[in-house]
Amino acid sequence: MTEKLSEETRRTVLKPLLESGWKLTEDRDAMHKTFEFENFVEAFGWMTRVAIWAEKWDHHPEWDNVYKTVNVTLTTHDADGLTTLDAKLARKMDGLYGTEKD
Ligand SMILES: C[C@H](O)[C@H](O)[C@H]1CNC2=NC(N)=NC(=O)C2=N1
Repeated sequence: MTEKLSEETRRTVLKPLLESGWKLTEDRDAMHKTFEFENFVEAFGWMTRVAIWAEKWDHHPEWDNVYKTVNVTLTTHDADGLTTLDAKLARKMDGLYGTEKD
């Protein structure tokens, strides 16, 4: 099982993510971000691409979609908090979001 991030690691691993718009959730050890798209098809297309990686890594987001907005929360249920898997999935989400804006 993946270990919860230590205080030291979370400073280095989470820093770039917090700078790219991820925020720590207040009531639990998780992080969240809202992604805005041009329209529903762009939003759902991105979710589909993310879903393929999530399944491959057996690490799944908590998310909801309303029209062109996707709200995402990442945490590792098995570890009851943030792990490197959450950082990895967050980076993948940011990457796929970036390339679709081109
Ligand atoms: C049994 C299965 O491996 C686990 O439930 C996996 C699946 N996906 C998961 N996703 C997330 N975000 N956290 C988990 O702890 C987790 N565990």
